Amino acid sequence: MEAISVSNLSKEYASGKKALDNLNISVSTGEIFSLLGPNGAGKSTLINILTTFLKPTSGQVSVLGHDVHTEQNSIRAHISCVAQKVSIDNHLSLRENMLFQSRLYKLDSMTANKRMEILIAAFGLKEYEKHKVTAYSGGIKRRLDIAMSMMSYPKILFLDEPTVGMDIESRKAMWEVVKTIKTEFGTTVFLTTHYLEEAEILSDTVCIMDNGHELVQDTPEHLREHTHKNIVRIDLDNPKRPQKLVTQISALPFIKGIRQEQNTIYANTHDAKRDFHVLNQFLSNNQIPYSAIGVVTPSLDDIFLSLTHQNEGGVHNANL
Ligand SMILES: Nc1ncnc2c1ncn2[C@@H]1O[C@H](COP(=O)(O)OP(=O)(O)OP(=O)(O)O)[C@@H](O)[C@H]1O
Repeated sequence: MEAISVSNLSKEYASGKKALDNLNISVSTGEIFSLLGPNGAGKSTLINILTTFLKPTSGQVSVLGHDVHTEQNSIRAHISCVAQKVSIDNHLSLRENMLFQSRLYKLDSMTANKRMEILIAAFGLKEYEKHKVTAYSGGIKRRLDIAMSMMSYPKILFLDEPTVGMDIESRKAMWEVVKTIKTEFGTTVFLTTHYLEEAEILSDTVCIMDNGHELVQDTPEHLREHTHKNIVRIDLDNPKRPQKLVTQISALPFIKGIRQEQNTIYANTHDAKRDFHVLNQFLSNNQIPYSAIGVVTPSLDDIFLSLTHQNEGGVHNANL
């Protein structure tokens, strides 16, 4: 069953900016759905429409079977949205924050207390109860914020960049929380992220969008097949001028695109098995020292770059 269905959705702001342009997506009940896209792709606009804060200009949007144009209250009753800015009250304790939230949802005290205990346990928050909320790290504050949003037991939880700015340990802890929301609470999770690794690890479905419309929507596994394993990876031995080398390799006729991460080059070729030998020869002929060369499965980064033509994280001349 579909939790969210979006057909031919467009949104034009009063300024004339078309933030969404004939967008189509489908989110299944109970899945973790990740929305990826460069800045300005239209992700926030889409979330604001799905959570009924913004009206579409045209198109059909249904959330839990309810129309966003006409059944906003029915939708709001069954969704929660966690924004990037945490909404906890530093003057209240962990439990007080959760109970305060339950009052907004008009839960009776028995239900509220029961849910609070379940969520504290499920989200690993027990050990933080004795500390002041002001002393919490950003990661724990965010975990509490999500626990508060879960007090209503929403059918869909929207998470806007849940791990932005976190260190890797906190990010991993958050991934466990998101998985728990799906497995233990059966909640559909719709999240936006800039971390491709996060989308790959967490998602049942990934949607990459740019310029207001979807470029691709599929499972991470299928998305990787999309580029047909035509990536050759070269690990260089401390190159003196990696940029020059990247330019040289890019100029080879069979190279469709190239991406560089520190001492590693990822080259997208027409036929990796054949072109791998030519590249190997090229490196030898030019006496370029390298420690390894091989054909690799493309990562979600490669696919993202290939589709959006973005330059991110030390990536050069991405046109994979
Ligand atoms: N209220 C507004 N009025 C006019 N244009 C807007 C408004 N809000 C967003 N936009 C524009 O619409 C486009 C999509 O913006 P949106 O915030 O939805 O993108 P995004 O994918 O969420 O970007 P980011 O990752 O940077 O948050 C951008 O060009 C943005 O400048």
